[in-house]
Amino acid sequence: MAYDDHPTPPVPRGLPAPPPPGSSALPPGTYNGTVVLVTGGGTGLGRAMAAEFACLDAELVIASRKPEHLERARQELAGLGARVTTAECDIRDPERVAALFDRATEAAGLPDVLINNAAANFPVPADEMSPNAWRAVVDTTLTGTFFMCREFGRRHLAAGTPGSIVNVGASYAWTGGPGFAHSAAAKAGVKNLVETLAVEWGPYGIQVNGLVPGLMPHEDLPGAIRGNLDAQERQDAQDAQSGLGARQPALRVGAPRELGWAATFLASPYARFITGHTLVVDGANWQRRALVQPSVVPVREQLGGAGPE
Ligand SMILES: CCCCCCC/C=C/C(=O)SCCNC(=O)CCNC(=O)[C@H](O)C(C)(C)COP(=O)(O)OP(=O)(O)OC[C@H]1O[C@@H](n2cnc3c(N)ncnc32)[C@H](O)[C@@H]1OP(=O)(O)O
Ligand SMILES: NC(=O)C1=CN([C@@H]2O[C@H](COP(=O)(O)OP(=O)(O)OC[C@H]3O[C@@H](n4cnc5c(N)ncnc54)[C@H](OP(=O)(O)O)[C@@H]3O)[C@@H](O)[C@H]2O)C=CC1
Repeated sequence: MAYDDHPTPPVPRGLPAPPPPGSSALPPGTYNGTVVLVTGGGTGLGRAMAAEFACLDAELVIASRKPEHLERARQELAGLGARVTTAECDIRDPERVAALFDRATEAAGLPDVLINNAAANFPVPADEMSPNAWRAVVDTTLTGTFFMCREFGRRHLAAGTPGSIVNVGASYAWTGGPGFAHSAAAKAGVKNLVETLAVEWGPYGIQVNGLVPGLMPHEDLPGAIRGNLDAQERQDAQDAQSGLGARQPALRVGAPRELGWAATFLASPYARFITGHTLVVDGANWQRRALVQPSVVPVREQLGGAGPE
C-alpha cells in the first residue's frame, strides 16, 4: 500500500472517560470485616481512596494533623455507610504514630490495610530551599511513611497476622522533579522502601506495594501547587491549547476515583501475589518524551514569584 493509500487516522480523542462515581470493579462487600487506615484521608486523593474502600464495606480509620480535614471527610464517608474513626496524628513523630495505631486498634482493631497517602510538597528552586523546607517535605513524605510502615509491620509480625500496605508515590521518583527536589527525592525513597519491605515482610504475609497518581487535580490542592498548575493553564490559553488535559497523552487528567479503584484492587484478595510493585495510574504521561523537548525555561524563572504561602 502506498503511503497515500493509508486510511485517514481517526481524530484523537484520548483515553475514554472512566465509569461514573459509585462504580466498582470488585465484588460488593470485598472489604467487609476489613479495617483500612488512610493517612491524609481527610482531603484530596486520600479522601477519594477512602471513599472507594467505604463503598466496598471497609471500616475506615483516617488520620492527619488537622481535625477540620478529618471531620469533613468523616461526615462524607459516614454518608456512604462506613464506620469511621478519626485520629489526629503528625506522622513525622514516631510516638504519635504508635499512639495512632493504639487508637485505631482500640476503636476498630489492628488495621488490615494501610494506605500511606499523607505527604507534603510545594514548588521551590533547589538553591532557594531552606533546610527547614527540605526537612518539612522529606520528614513527612519519606520518614513519616517509614514510621507508619514500621509500626504496621511490627504489630502484624507480633500478632502473626497478614496485612497489606500501599504507599502513594509520584512519577518523578524515576525521573527527578525540577522545582520539587525535596519531594522527588523523598518519593524515590518511598518507591525503594516498597521494594525492600516487600521482601523483608513477604514471608510473614505482609504485602507492600506502591501506587503513583498522575495529574489528578482536586479542590484540596495546596495553593502553591495549584498556582503552578494555573500558570501552565494560562500558558496553554496563550498556545490555544485546551487546559491541562491537552498536555497528557490521555488528552485528559485523571479522576481521583481512578486512583481509588487501583488502591482497592492492590489491597484486595485478588492481588495477593502482587507485592514489591509500584503501579502508575497516569495515562502514560510520565513516559512522554521526544528527542526535542519544549524550550528550556529555568526552574527559577518558572517559579518566579512563588514563595511560602
Ligand atoms: C505542577 C506539578 C505538580 C506535581 C506534583 C506531583 C506530586 C504531588 C505531590 C503532592 O501534592 S504532596 C501533597 C501536597 N500537600 C501538602 O503539602 C499539604 C500539607 N502541606 C503543608 O502542611 C505545608 O504546605 C508544609 C509547608 C509542607 C508543611 O507544613 P509545616 O507546618 O510542617 O511547615 P512550615 O513550618 O510551614 O514550613 C517549613 C519550611 O518550609 C518553608 N516553606 C513552606 N512553604 C513553602 C513554599 N511554598 N515555598 C518555599 N518554602 C516554603 C517554610 O518557609 C519553612 O522554612 P523556614 O522558613 O523555616 O526556613
Ligand atoms: N494530586 C496529584 O495530582 C498528585 C498527588 N500525589 C500524591 O498523592 C498523595 C495525596 O496528595 P493530594 O491528595 O493531592 O494532596 P493533599 O494536600 O490533599 O493531601 C495531603 C494530605 O496529607 C496530610 N498530611 C500532610 N502532612 C502530614 C503530616 N505531617 N502528618 C499527617 N498527615 C499529613 C494532609 O492533612 P493535614 O493537613 O490535615 O495534616 C492531607 O490530608 C500524596 O502522597 C501526593 O504526593 C502524587 C502525584 C500527583
